[in-house]
Amino acid sequence: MEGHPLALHDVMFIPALVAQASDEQNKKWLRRAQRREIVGCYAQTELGHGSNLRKLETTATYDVSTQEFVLHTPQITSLKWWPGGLGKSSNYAVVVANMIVKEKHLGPHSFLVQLRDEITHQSLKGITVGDIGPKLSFNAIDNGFLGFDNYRIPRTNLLMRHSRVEPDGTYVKPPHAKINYSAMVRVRSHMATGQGNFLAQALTIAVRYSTVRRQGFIESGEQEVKVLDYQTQQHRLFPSIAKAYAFTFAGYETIRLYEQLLKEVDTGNVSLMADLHALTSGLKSVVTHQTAQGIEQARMACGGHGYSQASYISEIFGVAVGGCTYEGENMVMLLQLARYLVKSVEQIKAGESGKLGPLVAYLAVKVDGVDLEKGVEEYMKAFQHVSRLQTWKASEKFLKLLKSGEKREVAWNKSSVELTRASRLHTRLYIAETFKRSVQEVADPRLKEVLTDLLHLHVNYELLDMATYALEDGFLSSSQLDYVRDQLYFYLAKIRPNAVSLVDSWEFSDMQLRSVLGRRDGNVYENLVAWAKASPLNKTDVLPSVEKYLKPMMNSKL
Ligand SMILES: CC/C=C\C/C=C\C/C=C\C/C=C\CCCCC(=O)SCCNC(=O)CCNC(=O)[C@H](O)C(C)(C)COP(=O)(O)OP(=O)(O)OC[C@H]1O[C@@H](n2cnc3c(N)ncnc32)[C@H](O)[C@@H]1OP(=O)(O)O
Ligand SMILES: Cc1cc2nc3c(=O)[nH]c(=O)nc-3n(C[C@H](O)[C@H](O)[C@H](O)COP(=O)(O)OP(=O)(O)OC[C@H]3O[C@@H](n4cnc5c(N)ncnc54)[C@H](O)[C@@H]3O)c2cc1C
Repeated sequence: MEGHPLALHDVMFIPALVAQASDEQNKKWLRRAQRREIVGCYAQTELGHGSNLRKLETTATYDVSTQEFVLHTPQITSLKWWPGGLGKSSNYAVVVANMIVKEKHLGPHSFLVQLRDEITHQSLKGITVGDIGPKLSFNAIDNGFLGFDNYRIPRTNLLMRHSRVEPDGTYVKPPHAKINYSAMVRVRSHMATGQGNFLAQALTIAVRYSTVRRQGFIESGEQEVKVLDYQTQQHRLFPSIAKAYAFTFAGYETIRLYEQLLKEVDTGNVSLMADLHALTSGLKSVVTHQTAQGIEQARMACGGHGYSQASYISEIFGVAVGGCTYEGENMVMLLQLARYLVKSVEQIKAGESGKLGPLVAYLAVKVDGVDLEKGVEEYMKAFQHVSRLQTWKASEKFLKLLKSGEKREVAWNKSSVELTRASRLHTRLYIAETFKRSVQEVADPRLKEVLTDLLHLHVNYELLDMATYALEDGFLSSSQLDYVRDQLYFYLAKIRPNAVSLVDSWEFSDMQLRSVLGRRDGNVYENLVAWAKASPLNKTDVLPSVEKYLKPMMNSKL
């Protein structure tokens, strides 16, 4: 859970080679990387810039006389900073640097760079490398810094699957300007399942513990109740169980789309890139944010013991919440999706609705109202309505500011909170749609019934959560919202008997969870005592600090 020094080798270094190195280059490098003869990382972010990639300061200048690139970090803010596995473990890196050929700045490109000697592991001349120090979490990963002092690499170390520099310095452009960002798109495509998994771990702990913990009464005179029987506890946990499933289903779809993209790009078809970039930008932002919220609720649902490291939930939170920042800061990524949504609105306004992709086609179709009692399809229409409403509102605000003479960037900034709201609603619609489709495809009728209950819980919870949007233009009435609330409470109670099975079905072992509270056997109290007794402070009855500090203080006559 705390991460692994080789995580980035598998998650980004190898995928970057697969997606961006030519077949010829990969004959040399990929097999060695897969056999872990070389260990790599993905070095893009710098001390001064992470979000704004166009302003990366590390340069790779082509020297035609030697057919080499010269890598250089001209100032302190140009140092690579943050890459996982860079500090101590990696001897190679995929380095993203601004490429300069014949004095022309050609933007960020990826290079394979050797950092350390393959035998001694010592850093090579011209390279400064080290660890950036302790972090909120993920402390088993050596996130690092890296500087280059006019460090030379062969021309052929530019990853050349999509763009090339010929020996004479002729530049061959890629089929899509952002194709070098594919390693990021890959991780974003995988993040919904990864985050769903973090949320699932925290929920497994909280739900299991909530059936062990007894506190208070629902009806007087009875035995104290399991805290999971309180409606508030169910409301805290069960919608997140639904989300963990929903995120996993959405993630399966984006992983499949990424694989499809890779194949299509190899045949020169880059049409999926913009769609997948927009989709995964929104999805990673919503999923990481809601996962962090869900994990924190799971911790609080365990009361005081949730705050102990014995729960292990704080560690899960620390790791998961990193996802809000890495692979694109969430606001920045929501604004990427917003660009796509605004463009879609502009297309509709220009009478080109027919050209809209399937995920945004709903933006052109107005619905007057819904009959929620008819079922999940009507909820989908309601989600479409609020997303459409907010997308149009935010877009109109931006376009009006533009028309009034504001510069594009200023108009964008002044509309950005509204735009991020639109992106979130659009993404939540996508999550609900994929959840619905995935449940419809389940063959086993008993499994389908339980998942359908979760789906119903999800759509009612979500609609209530975004109710202000739906009430704003009178699309939903307050009596319809009362119906949604009643449905929500109905499904909380219906799910209660299956709650433990739902979390057990994720099949985390005790070793994976590392939680005293979430033990499969439920022996929480004995093990909490054993865990406390094993604390380093309990190794001796009297600590050395007693002689050193406490006694002089207690015996002082002052
Ligand atoms: C497999 C993983 C599994 C699970 C994960 C779960 C567990 C985790 C376990 C271990 C992992 C641990 C740590 C994770 C590692 C984290 C690694 C990193 O963080 S790597 C660094 C990531 N950095 C970023 O994400 C930077 C964010 N910034 C950007 O992406 C860009 O700067 C930008 C904001 C997109 C802007 O780019 P740029 O300035 O170049 O763009 P322009 O403004 O010029 O043009 C915008 C134009 O381009 C389109 N576009 C941008 N990006 C893409 C893309 N990737 N694909 C397609 N199109 C793209 C954009 O839509 C605009 O188009 P337009 O509107 O103009 O048509
Ligand atoms: C755990 C972890 C692992 C990482 N691993 C790697 C790795 O392996 N390789 C690697 O290269 N990098 C890695 N990173 C770096 C990470 O990708 C960046 O930190 C991330 O992309 C955010 O960029 P930033 O730090 O520049 O944030 P900033 O952009 O400085 O963000 C600061 C604030 O400014 C806001 N902001 C910035 N730009 C805009 C804008 N245009 N509009 C509106 N608001 C804006 C943000 O929303 C945020 O609130 C890692 C980071 C972490 C935390």
